[in-house]
Amino acid sequence: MAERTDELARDATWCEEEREGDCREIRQTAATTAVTVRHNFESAHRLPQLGGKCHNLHGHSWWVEATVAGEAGADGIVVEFHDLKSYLREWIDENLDHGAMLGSEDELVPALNAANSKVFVFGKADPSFGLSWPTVENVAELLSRVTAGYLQSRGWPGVRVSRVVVRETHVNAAEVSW
Ligand SMILES: Nc1nc2c(c(=O)[nH]1)N=C([C@H](O)[C@H](O)COP(=O)(O)OP(=O)(O)OP(=O)(O)O)CN2
Repeated sequence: MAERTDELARDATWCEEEREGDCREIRQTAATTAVTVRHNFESAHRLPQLGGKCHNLHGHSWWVEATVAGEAGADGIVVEFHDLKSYLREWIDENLDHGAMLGSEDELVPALNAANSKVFVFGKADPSFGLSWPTVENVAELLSRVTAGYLQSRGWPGVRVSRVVVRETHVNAAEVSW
């Protein structure tokens, strides 16, 4: 990625020094295109560290918007929509949908596990390592890591996660962006 940024910076400098006509082609090859997919899932969470009503186990209809950016290839695409969506949907449906998201220190974790009820525990292991509680911010960070893992596994050259937005209600959202 660092190499690519350097390349763009070199192109920009070159552009400033050359005639307008020569620059047009360079600008086109340096263009970045962003591609966005959406998915939703139903999940409970609770944030006992915040106190108040967030202490209660409660559910939301979550919406995720994942944006990846890069240069479109010779086939005219940055990443294939269906491929990206299938990967994200499968991961979300398997790990989060119709389950509960809890922090690793949450005393409800053993109880839900004992009841064989689906629970995704934040903060213990990849891809949520270091994200202690299932806040909207941390769900957005988690899903950006999942999206980054997808790009890595597919080996799309020069494509990166540029933005992930997660909404837990119509009025509450968090965004991570680069
Ligand atoms: N920065 C964050 N603040 C809060 C989060 C969070 O994830 N990040 N989460 C909560 C609670 O979990 C709760 O679900 C939302 O709280 P709140 O907006 O206060 O509750 P309502 O959805 O009922 O909001 P109204 O607009 O008043 O209906 C709290 N804070």
